[in-house]
Amino acid sequence: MATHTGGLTKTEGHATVRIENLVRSFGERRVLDGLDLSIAPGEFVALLGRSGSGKSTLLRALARLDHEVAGGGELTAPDHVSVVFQDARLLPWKRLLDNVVLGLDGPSARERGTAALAEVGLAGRERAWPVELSGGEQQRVSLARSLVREPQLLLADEPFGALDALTRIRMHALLRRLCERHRPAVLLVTHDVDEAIALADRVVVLDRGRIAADLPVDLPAPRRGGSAEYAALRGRLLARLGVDLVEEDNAA
Ligand SMILES: Nc1ncnc2c1ncn2[C@@H]1O[C@H](COP(=O)(O)OP(=O)(O)OP(=O)(O)O)[C@@H](O)[C@H]1O
Repeated sequence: MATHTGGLTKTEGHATVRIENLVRSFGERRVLDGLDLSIAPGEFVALLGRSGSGKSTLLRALARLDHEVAGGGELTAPDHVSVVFQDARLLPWKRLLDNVVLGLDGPSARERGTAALAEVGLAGRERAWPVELSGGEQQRVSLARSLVREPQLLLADEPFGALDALTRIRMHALLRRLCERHRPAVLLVTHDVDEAIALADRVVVLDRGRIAADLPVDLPAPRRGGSAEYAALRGRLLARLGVDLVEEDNAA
């Protein structure tokens, strides 16, 4: 496990992610301003925040994709990190299995890739081309490509944001199943409060560069919108995001 301290690296850690006093700035603007966050092994955390609040900036810091960004603080993240983006980012000139195992070594790589494609519901499609797939299927391949690497940390930046509502519900169920089986720690960036509640063990809200709310999701599965507890949690999260449900109802 690598710890980055103001650009230095040292080894240590119990939590999968430990962030202390993280600062990231673009010019004069401090997007992350002394942010603290820990994620335990196997824990699923959803990250909400208004547009421009710095969610992707935090994710990029965790993925070590922000070397050119000014900042400081302590950030501990595991060596094995996978990232899933809103677009699947498959290589169009490679077949599905080749996309999944890209960069993997070892004699069992293709076998594991084939098993990963089966896990996401694409058994038998190893030789298909990305262009032959729907958007939802492409995201399934992207999940297979991430999980075949058995990451300790899965970072997901609005992975279902471009999908239709029905496909998104199926992808939620798939992601939950995959996470129960592989048990990575997860940080899921989303704009969707219901998606956060449906999937996460904990929901955190980013505001003015820091974690402004950190709420456990103690609701039984399947988490449906009907219960009073669900509505209360949803209301608290929306309030943290600056949406007052009573005011919105009165305005309608
Ligand atoms: N490379 C960059 N150069 C300059 N400013 C940047 C850069 N990347 C991000 N920013 C700024 O930092 C702020 C946070 O951006 P970020 O993408 O992290 O927000 P976000 O919460 O993920 O937003 P959204 O929900 O709209 O995707 C924004 O004001 C953005 O314009």
